[in-house]
Amino acid sequence: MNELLKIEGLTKRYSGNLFALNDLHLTLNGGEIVGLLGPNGSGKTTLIKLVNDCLYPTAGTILVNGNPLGPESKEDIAYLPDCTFLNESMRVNNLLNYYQDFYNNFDKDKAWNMLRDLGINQNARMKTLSKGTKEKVQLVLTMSRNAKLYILDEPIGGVDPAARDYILRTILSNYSEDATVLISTHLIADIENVLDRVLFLKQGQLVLNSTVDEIRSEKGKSVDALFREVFQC
Ligand SMILES: Nc1ncnc2c1ncn2[C@@H]1O[C@H](COP(=O)(O)OP(=O)(O)OP(=O)(O)O)[C@@H](O)[C@H]1O
Repeated sequence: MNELLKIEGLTKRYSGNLFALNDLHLTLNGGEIVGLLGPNGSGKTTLIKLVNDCLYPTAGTILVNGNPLGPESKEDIAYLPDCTFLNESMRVNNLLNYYQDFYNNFDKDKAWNMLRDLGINQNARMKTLSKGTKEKVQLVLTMSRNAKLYILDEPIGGVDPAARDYILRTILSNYSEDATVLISTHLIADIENVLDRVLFLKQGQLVLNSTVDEIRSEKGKSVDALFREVFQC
């Protein structure tokens, strides 16, 4: 098994004494869809930003496909942040060209087909699209890269339930077998059928790293039910 992501002793302390992540160890191999789950403030986005080199860790190491963070890891990771990051005045088709110029592994035909299936007008400017449609465009751009590790921070939060199903199918059918998809979401019931593995984060620490099959067979519960039990307020 190839170690796509290897994290050791990862710690992030923001200003003050708050540890958003505390001595986190995690190894992810290729070929899995992994749910990164945890209550508000548990450290999911902090972890994702650290792996994407958007934050500097207080301590610890991160290797992506054997390499420290840098140009190779940026090529290997396709990252969908939890906020709008595209230039609002650009048209969708300009964004496709922009991605093609920027990323060697961007597949423009794949993006075009997904946009067509979702009924998104390629000539539209981003600022004229609804919030959910903007999210779909961002997800299409991200999933159209032939990356090794896809990291999606809340990819379906603003998307209507019918489109969620298409998007989940899109995620499933658009990653190669040896790639891994790490998805952070609160919509566990919507997503758990596509997950192979789940990670539970609690106050910056990994409290569960288990396959969905293990959870169902050993605990006799859905991931959603287990989450509600573990994180009951
Ligand atoms: N820039 C920052 N400065 C100081 N503290 C921060 C900053 N960003 C996040 N935090 C704190 O770090 C902790 C983890 O936050 P993070 O955003 O990683 O959680 P999360 O699991 O993604 O939450 P949510 O599900 O609400 O998006 C929280 O206590 C948060 O208040």
